[in-house]
Amino acid sequence: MRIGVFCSGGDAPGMNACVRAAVRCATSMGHEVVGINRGYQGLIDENFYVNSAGEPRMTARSVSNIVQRGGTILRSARCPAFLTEDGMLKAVRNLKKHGIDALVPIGGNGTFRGAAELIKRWEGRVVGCPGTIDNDLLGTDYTIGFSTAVATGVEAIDKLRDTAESHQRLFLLEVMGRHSGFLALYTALAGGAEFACVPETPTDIPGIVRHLEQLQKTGKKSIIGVVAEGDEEGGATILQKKLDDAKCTFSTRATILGHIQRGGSPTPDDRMLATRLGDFAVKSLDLGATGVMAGEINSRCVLTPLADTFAQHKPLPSELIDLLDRMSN
Ligand SMILES: Nc1ncnc2c1ncn2[C@@H]1O[C@H](COP(=O)(O)OP(=O)(O)OP(=O)(O)O)[C@@H](O)[C@H]1O
Ligand SMILES: O=P(O)(O)OC[C@H]1O[C@](O)(CO)[C@@H](O)[C@@H]1O
Repeated sequence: MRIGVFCSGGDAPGMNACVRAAVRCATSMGHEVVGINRGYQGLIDENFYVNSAGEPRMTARSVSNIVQRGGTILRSARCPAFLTEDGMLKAVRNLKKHGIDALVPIGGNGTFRGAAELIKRWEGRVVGCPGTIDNDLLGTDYTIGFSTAVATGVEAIDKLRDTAESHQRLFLLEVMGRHSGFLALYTALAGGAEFACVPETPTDIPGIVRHLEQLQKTGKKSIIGVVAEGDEEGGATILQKKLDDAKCTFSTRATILGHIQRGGSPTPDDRMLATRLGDFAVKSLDLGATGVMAGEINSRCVLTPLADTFAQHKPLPSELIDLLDRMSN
C-alpha cells in the first residue's frame, strides 16, 4: 500500500511520535508512506513531505530524532476549504492522482468528521489516531497530547501556588477546552486545586464564594481554581469579576495559560500512547480495516467506527468530580 499520513486540527504533543510509529510500522511491513503537510489543506494543495533524497516519500530516517519533539514535522492546519464539496473532491482527485491507497489522519473530532465524509467519496482505507489535547474523543481512554497538556497545567499551578500562598490570594488558572472539561478537571486534581469550573457542570458562583469562606475559616491561606476556557460562566477574567462582585473574601488574580499547553516535549505517557496507536493504525490498515479510529481502552488497542468517536459528548468521570470536592475541604 501507499499510505498517506497527516496531522490536522490543533497540534498536540506526541503527534511526532505517532507519525514516527506509523512510518516505521509501514516501512517495516514493506508499505510506502507519503507525508501530507498541513492536514486536509496539504491534500488539496498537493503539499507533500520531501525526504533528504528529494522524493515525496517518508522513510524510517525521515522520522529520526522526533519522538521527543512537540509540534509536528508535518505541520497542521484547520482547513475551511475541506468543509466544501469542491474542496473534498479536489482532495479525492489528489489521492487518486498520487496513488494513495490508505490514510492515517492524526487529529481530533473535526478531523474524524472530515475523514468520515472523505470515505463516502473515496474507496481508500482510513484508520485515524486521536491527537488532541482536549481528550474529547470517545473510543479511547486518553488522546495523544492530553497527558503533556495536563503536566503543563500542573507545572503552572505549582508556580502560582507559591505566589498565591505568599499573598494569601485566589488564582484562577484558565486552561484550554472550549467544549470539554477534561483538561481543567485533571489539571485541578493533579495540581491540588480547590475547585474547577467546567462546561459540563453548572458553575455556582455564590456556592464557590461560600465554600472559600469556609476554607478561609479553617486556615486556608491560598486558593487555586482551574477554569476551562469554555465554562458557561466565562473564562478566568470574567470569572474573576463575577467572584469580586459576589464579595469573594480572597483577593483574586487570573492567569490564562493558552497555547502554552499545546507545546513542549511530550510526556512518556504521550509518547507510549502515540507509538502504540500509530503502529496499531498501520497494522489495522494492513489487515483491511477502514472507517475507524485506533484508540486505547483499559491498556488495550481497539478500533472504533469514526462516527462513534464524535457522535456524543465524552462525559467527564463523575467520580473524579466528586474526588475533587472531597480533596478541597
Ligand atoms: N464536518 C466536517 N466535514 C468535513 N471536514 C471537516 C468537518 N469538521 C472538520 N473538518 C475538517 O477537519 C479539520 C480539523 O478539524 P478541527 O479544526 O475541528 O480540529 P480537530 O480535529 O477537532 O482538532 P482539535 O481537537 O485539536 O481542535 C477542519 O479544519 C476541517 O478541514
Ligand atoms: O489554536 P486555535 O485554532 O486557536 O484553537 C484553540 C482550540 O484548540 C484546542 O487547543 C484543541 O482543540 C482547544 O482546546 C482550543 O479551544
